[in-house]
Amino acid sequence: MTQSLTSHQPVRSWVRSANDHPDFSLLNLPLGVFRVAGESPRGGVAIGDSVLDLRVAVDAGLFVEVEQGLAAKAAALAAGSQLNAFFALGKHARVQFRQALLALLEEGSVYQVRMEALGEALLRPMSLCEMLLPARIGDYTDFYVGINHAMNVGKLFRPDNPLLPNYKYVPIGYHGRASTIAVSGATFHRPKGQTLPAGQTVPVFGPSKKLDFELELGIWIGSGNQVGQAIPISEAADHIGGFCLLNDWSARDVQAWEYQPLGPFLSKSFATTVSPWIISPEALAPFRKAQPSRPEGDPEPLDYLLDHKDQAEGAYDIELEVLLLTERMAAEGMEPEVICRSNTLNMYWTVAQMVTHHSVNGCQLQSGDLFGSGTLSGKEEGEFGSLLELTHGGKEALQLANGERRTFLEDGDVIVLRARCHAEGGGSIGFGECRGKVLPAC
Ligand SMILES: O=C(O)/C=C/C(=O)CC(=O)CC(=O)O
Ligand SMILES: [Ca+2]
Ligand SMILES: [Mg+2]
Repeated sequence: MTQSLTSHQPVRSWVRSANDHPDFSLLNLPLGVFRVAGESPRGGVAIGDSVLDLRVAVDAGLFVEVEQGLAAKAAALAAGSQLNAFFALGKHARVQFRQALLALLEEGSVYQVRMEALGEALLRPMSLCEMLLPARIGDYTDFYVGINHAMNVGKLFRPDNPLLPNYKYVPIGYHGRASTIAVSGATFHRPKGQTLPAGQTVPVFGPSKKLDFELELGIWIGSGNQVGQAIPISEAADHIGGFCLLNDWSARDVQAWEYQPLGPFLSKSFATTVSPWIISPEALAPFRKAQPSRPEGDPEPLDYLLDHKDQAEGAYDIELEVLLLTERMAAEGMEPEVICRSNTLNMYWTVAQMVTHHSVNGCQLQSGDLFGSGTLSGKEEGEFGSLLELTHGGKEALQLANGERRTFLEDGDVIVLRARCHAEGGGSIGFGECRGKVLPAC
């Protein structure tokens, strides 16, 4: 039986926990890869307190029944243990897959009785699901489009010349390390490296003393491009596969010594943490905004980076938070403490501009590649997306509610990133957590 699919957005689901869920209502439907003990990894969709098991849904023939175009093919690929092939299908198939999910899960769906009969085999309790990295990440590039961060860090590293003259022409980035990207919940050991003690000319080797986090938006590449074929700015948004949160852990003392002239190297390659759910561009569409205008006197982007549609709706209004949980707080049963609130509107370049710039020289982007936005700090105290900024270079310690103080991260510290968008007519969507813990150097 084929149900006619419309582009309307139902709000209520027969999955009760989804209704009014702040993160995973029908408005969201993010895709991830999970494992339940004793079973193979597979794709799933977050819905309320459950994960819709796509392998079970596909095997039950549900997507064939609601079939519209590519939805069943997309569902079969999304059920796999890595989502690269799903990403490669591109935007059109993803939109049809989303429409099919809505038809299956909306209140009054003709599929409700059959789906309910599958019980917890189909709707897995989220608390039993271990989330995994959703794709094989071929390449990871970290941008620097948070202009407030660029300015703040620039002042600390280069007081005379905080924002270099290329910043307002080039979406600056560096090639990160894909091999050490881990999913939320990961731990990592404090990195060791070379640092230059104050007033010295010869470096020492040892554990970093200035370990930091960075609050970033992660961007998954959907369909890629052929080597040599740049992605025009007017098509760039169609190459975005989805979004997550990303923590680009950084050893500031290693960074300060190593970064000239080629940029960050070992100061950032030891660990990067991402949130597990891929938030689709369709779910984020209601939260698109005009790109904030450039301050008076700033140059226009060069033509290849300028598109009127992108300027009109290429920015996103996503509220961001960073929380810290120290070992002592955890032992005392305390909740993590918010140490930063910011927003993705602090990006100087749009995601489409990042995609186009990355490919303009013919560089190939592949499905499942990952971008970091760069650290998304606001302008005010309390809105800074790294400890380097929150503590003014380590000079003014953060005072925590339980009396502890932090300049940089200590062993046992946990950093949690969160993000949420609030819809105008009520309702919200959330990204889920990006959580990581610092272990002692080994
Ligand atoms: O040299 C600088 O000004 C700083 C560079 C970085 O910290 C690189 C980075 O990760 C950029 C970012 O997250 O915004
Ligand atoms: Ca970064
Ligand atoms: Mg990193």
